[in-house]
Amino acid sequence: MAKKITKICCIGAGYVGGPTMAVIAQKCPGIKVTVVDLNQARIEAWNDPDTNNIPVYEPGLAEVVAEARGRNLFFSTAVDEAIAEAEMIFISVNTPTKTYGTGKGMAADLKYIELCARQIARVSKTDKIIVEKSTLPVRTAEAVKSILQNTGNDVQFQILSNPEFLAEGTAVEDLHAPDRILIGGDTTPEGQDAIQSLVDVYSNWVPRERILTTNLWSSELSKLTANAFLAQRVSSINALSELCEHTGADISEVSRSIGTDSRIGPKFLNASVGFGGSCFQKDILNLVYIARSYGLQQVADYWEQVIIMNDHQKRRFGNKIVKTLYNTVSGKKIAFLGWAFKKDTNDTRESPAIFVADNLLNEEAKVAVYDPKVSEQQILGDLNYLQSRNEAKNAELVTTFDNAYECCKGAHAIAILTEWDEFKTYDWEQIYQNMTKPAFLFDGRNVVDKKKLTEIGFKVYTIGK
Ligand SMILES: NC(=O)c1ccc[n+]([C@@H]2O[C@H](COP(=O)([O-])OP(=O)(O)OC[C@H]3O[C@@H](n4cnc5c(N)ncnc54)[C@H](O)[C@@H]3O)[C@@H](O)[C@H]2O)c1
Ligand SMILES: O=c1ccn([C@@H]2O[C@H](COP(=O)(O)OP(=O)(O)O[C@H]3O[C@H](CO)[C@@H](O)[C@H](O)[C@H]3O)[C@@H](O)[C@H]2O)c(=O)[nH]1
Repeated sequence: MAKKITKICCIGAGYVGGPTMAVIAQKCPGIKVTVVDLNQARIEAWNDPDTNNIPVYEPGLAEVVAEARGRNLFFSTAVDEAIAEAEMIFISVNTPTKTYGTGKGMAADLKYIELCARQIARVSKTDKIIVEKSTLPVRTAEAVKSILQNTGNDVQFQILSNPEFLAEGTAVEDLHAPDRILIGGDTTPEGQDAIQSLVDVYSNWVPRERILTTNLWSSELSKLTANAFLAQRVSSINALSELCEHTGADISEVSRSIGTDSRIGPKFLNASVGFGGSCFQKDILNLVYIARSYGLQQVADYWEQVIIMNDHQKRRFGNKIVKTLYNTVSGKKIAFLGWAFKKDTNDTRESPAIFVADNLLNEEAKVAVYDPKVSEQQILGDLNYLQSRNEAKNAELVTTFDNAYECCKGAHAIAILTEWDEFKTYDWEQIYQNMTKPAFLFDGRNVVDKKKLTEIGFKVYTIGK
């Protein structure tokens, strides 16, 4: 018999744990959902009386949190208590690329997952369903199971894999109406019961035919595969954008032409300065590492090319700026519009803006940044993390603005790094008047009207055109 879930705990109150649990709580008022994290500042921000100050910016999220928080949604640092009382525990901690030891720069670092499993094993006194929400290498559930089943007490654990497919910037929309929910579990009767318990949670708002169930390993691998396919599309279109620039073809026209083939489809064909975000690169590197560890060199090399192409795209955008500005940007103000890795998020992880800025700072440019949702502290932190130069130098060369018009004043060039909608509505005439001439604009996201801006006087470079 599938157990009816009334208490859920989620370990990890980040970009996935926060929004997913907020929506579960919103849609399942009969379930008490407690989201826990070791990071006290983050929990305090989730509990801020003004839901506009919650730590994750996502359209519509503040409203969902306002509806459920304090009713059946709670944020807390009391990890042990929340684990002890829950019937179902989601593990939603970060699984970054390893920065040390074997697999450095490639494999997923599973230390936080293991810590969670050990903590659950230590604290649990009643049977529990453990749900892997984090993105994990295929066969991780085996390790989690091994830790949990060797606890020395007779608590029964079932492990499920339930990867998250939300994209940042549309998280609430994606969670409200997902293309599919994927649940992997053991093929034993107990495993099937656990799957059913989680199906019952999602069935509160997701049509049953959209809930797919598989074995554990298919579910774990499907998450890496989905991201690899999506990133591959971006690298494919970006590869062709460079060919367009040499042949007179226009990448937007090429995208539209191929996207109308129903087998290809129109989505995810926007040429850009490169993909960013915390997932694509990390998950593909992990996939490449797993393939290599099974001796599958051709498989590994195939997928690695997606990353190689992306690095090339980011590098060539920065190089284009330097080359166009008469081969030197030393001492020149370059205004960055956008720092987040995509619009409608305050997340900057692996944002192409960081790498383009780093490239230009190596050339001694003065980088001015405006992003509607990213703070100065975050921008400098992202650059300092690269350790390309000392922190004082970054602080000297980088200035941030809370107004795009001020940011662009006196600049030799503007670089658009994020496709924020507001950039389309600017008074470009006014911006042009206040820039150093010739005024260059490098559109890394195909957001501005090239023809109109060229008429104003800008020298415009757009990717793939
Ligand atoms: N960001 C996305 O859009 C997205 C989408 C789908 C899947 N994922 C996957 O979900 C997972 C989480 O990603 P994220 O972006 O939410 O990460 P995140 O860094 O925003 O959040 C993770 C949180 O876990 C906390 N944490 C780590 N170890 C802990 C422990 N032992 N106990 C309590 N808290 C702990 C951290 O303090 C942090 O707040 C990753 O595996 C990621 O690949 C992310
Ligand atoms: O046509 C496109 C589409 C996307 N991008 C870029 O690709 C990156 C990733 O975008 P997106 O996939 O929309 O955002 P993420 O939040 O990274 O979401 C991806 O990664 C998540 C974490 O695993 C998954 O859950 C999602 O399904 C998957 O889309 C961003 O820099 C985008 O600007 C392009 O350059 N061109």
